[in-house]
Amino acid sequence: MGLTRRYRGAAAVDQLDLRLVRGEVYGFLGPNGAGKTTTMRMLMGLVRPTAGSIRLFGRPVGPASLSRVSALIEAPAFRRHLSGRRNLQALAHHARVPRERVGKALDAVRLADRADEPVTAFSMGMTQRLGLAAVLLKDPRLLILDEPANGLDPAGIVEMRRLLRRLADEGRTVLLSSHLMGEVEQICDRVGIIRRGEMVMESTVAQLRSGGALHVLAEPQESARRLLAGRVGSAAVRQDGERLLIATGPYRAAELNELLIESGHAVAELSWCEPDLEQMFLRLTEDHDDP
Ligand SMILES: Nc1ncnc2c1ncn2[C@@H]1O[C@H](COP(=O)(O)OP(=O)(O)OP(=O)(O)O)[C@@H](O)[C@H]1O
Repeated sequence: MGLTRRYRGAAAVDQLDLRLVRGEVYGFLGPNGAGKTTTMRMLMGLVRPTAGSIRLFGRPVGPASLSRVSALIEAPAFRRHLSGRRNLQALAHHARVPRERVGKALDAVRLADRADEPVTAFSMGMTQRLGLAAVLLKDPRLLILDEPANGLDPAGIVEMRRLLRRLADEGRTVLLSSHLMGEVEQICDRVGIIRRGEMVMESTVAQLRSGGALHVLAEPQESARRLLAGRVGSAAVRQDGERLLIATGPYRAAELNELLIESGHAVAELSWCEPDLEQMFLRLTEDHDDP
């Protein structure tokens, strides 16, 4: 709560409030330099907040609460001449985790069949998956992943999405950062958008998606506007140039079309438009101060 971190007087993270719900995948979204990594490092106790407080599972950040948290914040440093499996075994030994977890973690990221090759032979995506396997060794309740989709090809991204969903369905909580709305929208239950260290919007993905509209081009325009406002409520009707944007679900298209035609209007267009979440993200994170 009120989490703040300053570097030489400038706030990298500014009065941030972030609450995670058990079993959710939360997307922490922001452009480069917005403060995502700094926030994650504070959650892991790697960076000390300048102000504000953090509680993990109801406790302050410390060895007890952190024992249930696993993070992938920077590119994982593996010993590249050793195999993927040997690397994980070394990490498991270091973290005092039973050795059997190595096989389970490799299975979870579908790397078991290549795990005995040296990491030098791994593609970037495989190394990323090995990083995720390392995160799973501890059997964490909270996973903190900084840009986990970086370097993955489209198939790898789909696979990671499934894996994260499965982990959340098992009751684990996942906090992941990204600078791509498209990615977050597909993986996450909730999204928080951060700009210059401040949270500018937080919402469920379902709510964001419901922000689409029916686009109507009908003549005569003013009469069509009044008629539609009478049916769906004037707050749901907005003029956008020649078009009317009706904030309602696509399922009402047929009903509104019939209403317009039966009352003698000419309908040139009536179509459902999904909300442009990428545009919304860009608008929210635009740097107004830049020339
Ligand atoms: N150790 C540090 N010393 C000084 N400034 C820092 C330090 N770490 C981060 N910053 C500054 O804090 C701000 C936020 O950086 P941060 O890495 O948290 O952003 P980010 O959202 O993770 O960005 P990216 O998507 O590029 O990783 C940036 O302006 C950065 O220059």
